[in-house]
Amino acid sequence: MRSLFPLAGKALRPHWIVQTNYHLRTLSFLMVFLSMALDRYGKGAGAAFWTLLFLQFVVYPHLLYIIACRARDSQKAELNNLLLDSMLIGAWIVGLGFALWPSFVLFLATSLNITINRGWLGMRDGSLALLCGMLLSVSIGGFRFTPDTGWPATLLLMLSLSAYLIAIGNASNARNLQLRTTRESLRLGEQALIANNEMLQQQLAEIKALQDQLKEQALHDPMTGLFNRRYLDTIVPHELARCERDQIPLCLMMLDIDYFKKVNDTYGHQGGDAVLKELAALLMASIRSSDVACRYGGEEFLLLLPNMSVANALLRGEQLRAEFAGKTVRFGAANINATLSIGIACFPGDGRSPDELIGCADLALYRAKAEGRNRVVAADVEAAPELAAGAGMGI
Ligand SMILES: Nc1nc2c(ncn2[C@@H]2O[C@H](COP(=O)(O)OP(=O)(O)OP(=O)(O)O)[C@@H](O)[C@H]2O)c(=O)[nH]1
Repeated sequence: MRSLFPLAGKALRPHWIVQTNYHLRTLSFLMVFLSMALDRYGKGAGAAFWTLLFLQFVVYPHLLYIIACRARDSQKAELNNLLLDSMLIGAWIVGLGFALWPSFVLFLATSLNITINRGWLGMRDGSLALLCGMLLSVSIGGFRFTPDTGWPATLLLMLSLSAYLIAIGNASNARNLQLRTTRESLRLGEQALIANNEMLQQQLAEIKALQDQLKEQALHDPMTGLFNRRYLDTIVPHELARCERDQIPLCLMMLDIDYFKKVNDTYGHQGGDAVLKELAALLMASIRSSDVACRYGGEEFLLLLPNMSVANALLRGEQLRAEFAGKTVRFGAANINATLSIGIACFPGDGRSPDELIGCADLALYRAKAEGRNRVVAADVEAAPELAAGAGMGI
């Protein structure tokens, strides 16, 4: 059997209002068609009447559906269709000679539909359109008043109206259910989104913590906890630039444990590690907040001392040397003693670039080793007598 709604849901996907109205309009107009046909059959209605009746109440709903589907904005097109409904119903009310039951049913159905879809303003516009249709019909066909309709047609019209109202109620209910389902799925979607967002925030926090940890690890020596050479390479140029800008000195102190290979050979690598950790702890305890202590290589350490003169650096180096020499590192049952050699180079006297300064500090350290180890040597040889004399500089 062919469907009453041959075009429903085909090809184009119109707004749901178009789809609902297509069903309602097709059904209700068909019922009106049958009622009017029942009423007018055998009463001498001409071919023009039957053609118009068929076009209006059977073909017209499908035409409107096609128009709405093809429109760029199907919802807007359907709302305009409702006005066309009103105008044509106005024309039919006049054309049917104000037949009471058909007029009542047609007027109520179109007014109800336009109010549901467009509210009070729609009702106002619909009434105006209805009036226009009536005037147009009067101007073309003149005015007649034949209010009576036979009881079978009236009964069918009553049934039609009832069916139409029930269909509208059902459509509203379906819409309500759909809205409730949509709202529920939106609520669930929102909850899932919130949960995902919280998870994402947590993951981001974990990633951030891991990044911080990685950054920390990338810049520190894992065994001693001091900064590593990579950090030194980035901080020395900055500190040099700052000291140059502020016109203050900066000293580099390079420290190397004497005969460390022998320590390793005697107490093992772990014994050597214990000595390295002890020296790192000593350096950490002795530096100011502005100083940077770094493990430069295997058993080589470097202190970056901003705003410190050569003389003060020599005094500080001497203190460190003496303190380390007096320390005994306990490793198991063994007591390990070691000494330090220290080389010092200072900005601006010994160099202005990181490479120059590190090179000079290294050279001074080499001299400290060459001169017998367990001593402090400045790259600027003339600074040493100053130290011997105390030079009146506090640390
Ligand atoms: N225990 C330990 N030893 C290390 C580490 N890194 C380097 N070394 C050792 O440090 C020693 C350095 O030896 P050398 O460069 O010959 O110098 P030295 O024996 O200290 O002699 P001088 O520097 O000339 O006084 C080597 O034996 C390395 O294996 C480390 O992390 N732990």
